[in-house]
Amino acid sequence: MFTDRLYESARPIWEAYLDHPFVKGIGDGTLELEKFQFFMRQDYLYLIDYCRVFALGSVKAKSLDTMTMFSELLHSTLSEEMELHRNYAERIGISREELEETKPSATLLAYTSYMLNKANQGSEAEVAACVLACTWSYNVIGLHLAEQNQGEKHEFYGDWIEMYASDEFSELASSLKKLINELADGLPEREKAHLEEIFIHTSKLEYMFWEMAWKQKMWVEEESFLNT
Ligand SMILES: Cc1ncc(CN)c(N)n1
Repeated sequence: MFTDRLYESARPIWEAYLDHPFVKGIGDGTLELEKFQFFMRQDYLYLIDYCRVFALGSVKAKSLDTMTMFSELLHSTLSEEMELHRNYAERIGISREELEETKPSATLLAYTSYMLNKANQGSEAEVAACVLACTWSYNVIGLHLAEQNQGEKHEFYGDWIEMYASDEFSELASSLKKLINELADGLPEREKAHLEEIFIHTSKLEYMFWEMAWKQKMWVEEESFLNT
């Protein structure tokens, strides 16, 4: 299957997610709240543009089934995944307005601009390739952390793990994988390689997003006028 090829070509990056201190810190509950807060605020902005990419998928869909799938992903991100962020924000004293007013980091802008550019220029297959690493990798991470915790729910980070390990989220990841396998079937090698390149780029950007959150990096690492 095409998704096996994609996984193999991004395997070292995906293995590094599970080893990343930010991901491990969510898993064992040791992650500093300040880092998580930084992450959630950047991630909320990320999800707004991610929803726009799903909307482009619906526009470009060639069948009603594909249109429905993209619109389901859009709806569940807006109403369930972003609700997780709103709930966490409330628990740590950040209002909904403050969440939306977060200033974007360089990594966030690089990631969302890349996805929106590829999705705007490409076909439904390119749109699916843009969002595949995001949905699939969070599901892999969520399931890995849930398995490590063996059903014991951490009082703060437990909701995050539960969301990405849930049956509903696993189904979204599976339906995207199924779609890309169907769309890649019969494509010439040049076009498959292009989808693979998008998958590798977005996989790398996912890793950079964990790094950005761990270092709370806006533009440069040091205190600087660029970070305001
Ligand atoms: C950066 C990022 N990538 C993926 C996801 C999972 N939708 C997310 N919330 N944030």
